[in-house]
Amino acid sequence: MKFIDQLEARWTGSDTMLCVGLDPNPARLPKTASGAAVPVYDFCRDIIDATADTVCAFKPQFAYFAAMRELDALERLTAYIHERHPGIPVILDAKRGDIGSTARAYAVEAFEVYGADAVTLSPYMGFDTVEPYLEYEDKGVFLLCRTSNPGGADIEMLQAGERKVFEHVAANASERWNTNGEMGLVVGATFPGELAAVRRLAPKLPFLVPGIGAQGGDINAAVRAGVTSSGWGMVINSSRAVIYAGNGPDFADAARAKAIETRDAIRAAQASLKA
Ligand SMILES: O=C(O)c1cc(=O)[nH]c(=O)n1[C@@H]1O[C@H](COP(=O)(O)O)[C@@H](O)[C@H]1O
Repeated sequence: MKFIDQLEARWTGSDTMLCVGLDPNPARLPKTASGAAVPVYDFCRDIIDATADTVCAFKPQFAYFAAMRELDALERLTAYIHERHPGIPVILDAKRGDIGSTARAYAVEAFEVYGADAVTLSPYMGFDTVEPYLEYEDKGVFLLCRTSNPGGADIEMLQAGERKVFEHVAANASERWNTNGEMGLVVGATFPGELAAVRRLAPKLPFLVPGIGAQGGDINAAVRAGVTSSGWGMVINSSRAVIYAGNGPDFADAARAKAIETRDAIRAAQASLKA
């Protein structure tokens, strides 16, 4: 099944635009009753099981697993999601970007080794660095467009001809670069004005929207700025606020409660637009 079809089925079928980000950090892993840190695989698996019915996607962040030498856990977790929670797409947040021949190896890594359904990419080396991923017809790519971090403005907001850099990325992704119909954009919830500008340039593309929760982005403003005319179109990510909602043996219950609260806040924002 195509990535975009999976996403749409989750949006409308499960009534959720929440994405839970899996960013396991050794300093923040919860403790078991005996005081030992919960192993990374078990931690993520329990978060996945506790939140699966609340999400439209999971987004593991590659660097956290790599930094802990836990790439085997990443591979097993992606397989686990597909097996136990079929229909929930996995977006591998790897932010790759390299010349075509190397990009081809990164695409194999993301889609064949880790079994991801979509991957985040940097577009700044140009279309030939994105093309190898598009050869995978059923897989999605999210290009960094207007990122959630303060320094995102350093390059993305520069004027380049009649448009800013991030607007060029949005227009290209919406038009000539979207050759397999599976392209999306990363647009932070922290800049709702630019989120709205990107939506005008890319009316139909799915947006991966990080920046709510720990980064303080406003859910109502983001939903208002980012939904498509059909009222969906967003994969709104929260990582730390959900996965570290608790730090004891009940961490999965705490994560579930936070995920439900966040999903419901997103639903309420969508409903207020229809009212
Ligand atoms: O591509 C991303 O996922 C991403 C893009 C961006 O502009 N900002 C951003 O925070 N992210 C990622 O989204 C997650 C945000 O985590 P929290 O701030 O804990 O919700 C992290 O995994 C970031 O690497």
